[in-house]
Amino acid sequence: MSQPAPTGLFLSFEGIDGAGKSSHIAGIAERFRAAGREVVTTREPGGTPLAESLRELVLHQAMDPLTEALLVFAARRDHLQQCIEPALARGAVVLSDRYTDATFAYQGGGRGFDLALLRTLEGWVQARADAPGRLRQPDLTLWFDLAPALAAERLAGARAPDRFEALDQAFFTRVREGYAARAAAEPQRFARIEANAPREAVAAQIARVLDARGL
Ligand SMILES: Nc1ncnc2c1ncn2[C@@H]1O[C@H](COP(=O)(O)OP(=O)(O)O)[C@@H](O)[C@H]1O
Ligand SMILES: Cc1cn([C@H]2C[C@H](O)[C@@H](COP(=O)(O)OP(=O)(O)O)O2)c(=O)[nH]c1=O
Repeated sequence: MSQPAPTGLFLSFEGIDGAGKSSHIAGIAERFRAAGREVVTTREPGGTPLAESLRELVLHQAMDPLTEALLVFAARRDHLQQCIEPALARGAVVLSDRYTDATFAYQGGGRGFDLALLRTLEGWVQARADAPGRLRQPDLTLWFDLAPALAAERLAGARAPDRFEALDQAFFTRVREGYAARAAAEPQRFARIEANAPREAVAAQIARVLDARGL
């Protein structure tokens, strides 16, 4: 008898720059490893050699909004094909520091780029070979929500700003609204994490979300 296909799990981590998401990914990876799961931690833009090269361009080169949108989706396509889909097919847990919601929040909300065009690109790039008509979306998205002024305070002096981190609070207010719109459209996929809390309190919220979903 053939074995049933293993069930992978895809989690994404989202929020404005400085919200604190990267600080928690290692701990979540440890939780799944302790439960005996293979864990793949990755990020967007990036996660493969090609996508990491595109990341360098997107974060550091001036370009027009359509070029920016095409490059983040090109990086995502390679990331899906080379990394995410094979990992899920093996039954691994994939933890991705950002995914498509970031495009809708940053390029859509922040830059004001046409959402219909982003949805078209999402449909092309994330079409699933194993499930015709369906898109590859995370099983769960942890949205670290923090007021832009607080995120800016956290980032001040923490690291050299890239093209996005150098933008003003009005930009991040629009990015935050972009995330809020995605969360409202898919409430079952999103879990909002109140990121204006000490690290341990944020970790406890994440643990409650994962416990509640049996993860
Ligand atoms: N709960 C928290 N309270 C205060 N500072 C935090 C908290 N979580 C993270 N930080 C700090 O804020 C900055 C941004 O955190 P990071 O995890 O890199 O955010 P992101 O990945 O969302 O951009 C870092 O300097 C980090 O040490
Ligand atoms: C995935 C993605 C990221 N971004 C932006 C958001 C971030 O400012 C930046 C990189 O994200 P991130 O990895 O969070 O940066 P850092 O390593 O500095 O914490 O790219 C987009 O604009 N669109 C996208 O589709």
